Amino acid sequence: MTVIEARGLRKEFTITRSLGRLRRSKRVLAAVDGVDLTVCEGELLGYLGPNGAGKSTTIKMFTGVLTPTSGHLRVCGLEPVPQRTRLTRQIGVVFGQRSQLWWDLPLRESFELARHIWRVPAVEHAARLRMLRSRLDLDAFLDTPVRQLSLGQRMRGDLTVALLHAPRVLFLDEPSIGLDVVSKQAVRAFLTELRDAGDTTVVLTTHDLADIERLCRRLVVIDHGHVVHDGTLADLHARYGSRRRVIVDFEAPPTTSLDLPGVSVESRDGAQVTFSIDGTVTTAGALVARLPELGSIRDLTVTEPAIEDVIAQLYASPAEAAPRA
Ligand SMILES: Nc1ncnc2c1ncn2[C@@H]1O[C@H](COP(=O)(O)OP(=O)(O)OP(=O)(O)O)[C@@H](O)[C@H]1O
Repeated sequence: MTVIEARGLRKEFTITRSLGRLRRSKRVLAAVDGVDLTVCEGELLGYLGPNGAGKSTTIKMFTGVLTPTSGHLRVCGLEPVPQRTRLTRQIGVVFGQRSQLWWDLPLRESFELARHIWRVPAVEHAARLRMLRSRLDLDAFLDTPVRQLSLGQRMRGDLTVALLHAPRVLFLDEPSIGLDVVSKQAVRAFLTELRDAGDTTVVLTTHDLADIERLCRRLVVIDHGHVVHDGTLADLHARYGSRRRVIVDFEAPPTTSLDLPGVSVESRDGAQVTFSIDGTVTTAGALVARLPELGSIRDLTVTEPAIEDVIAQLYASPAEAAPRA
């Protein structure tokens, strides 16, 4: 079932610049420029792009904060701005840089207030809070005022508030920003569980490449307001010809070479040889099976293509609309 449907979605801003005391210039900027996107129930979608690409503007339209200039948009079957009151019951929103918790109240009170705002029946609320308390490990700081919480604790509180009314879609904007390694892992583990449970659709906006790699089966990349990639991370690697590497330490420098289609020698350093593999032609297994022809092996490592490299290539390419992979 489709939960988000955008066709030709566009948002323009008029930028006014002062050219002296009396003169002003006006320029129209299309922050989102014809985005087509369909998100199905239970998907966890990574929505990425370089700074200023149009991510926040899209999310603001999805959540009913900004009115699109043109295009078709439905979230949970609703038109976000005119039907915002109904929409807010169906969505949860977490901004990594802006907490929605009540600053002066103990965390527990924020959850109670959220229950009243969403008019969640007490029994249902208690059951959901119990589940979230245990999955997000909240008990140690439930009675601490929000202003005294660490960033990681506050993020766990924010996730709880956003999910207490059992929204169909959760929008997460940079949830791991500023978190230490342990807190990031805790948030990531929770989101993995949420994804695998399959009953909440998640739209994750992030610059954190580890989050993208571990969580997102589908990536939508936006640049200059256009979708430039819509598919899996593997599709992205294939598009940029990313290669796996096999680094082999032989007992002695090999004196012969291998003739295997899709495999090339990237570098040699004494008895160490680094092979690069074109995954569309062959596999690391096929190479490893032939390696004894070159000599006895002391050690062997297979490295995956780095996500940093492929995302950097994508951001560096001129923006052009890519077909859905
Ligand atoms: N209210 C506004 N008025 C004018 N221009 C705006 C407004 N909001 C955003 N923009 C411009 O629209 C473009 C897209 O901005 P947006 O915040 O959506 O990017 P983003 O992808 O979320 O970036 P970041 O990763 O830095 O958060 C930018 O050029 C930005 O300057």
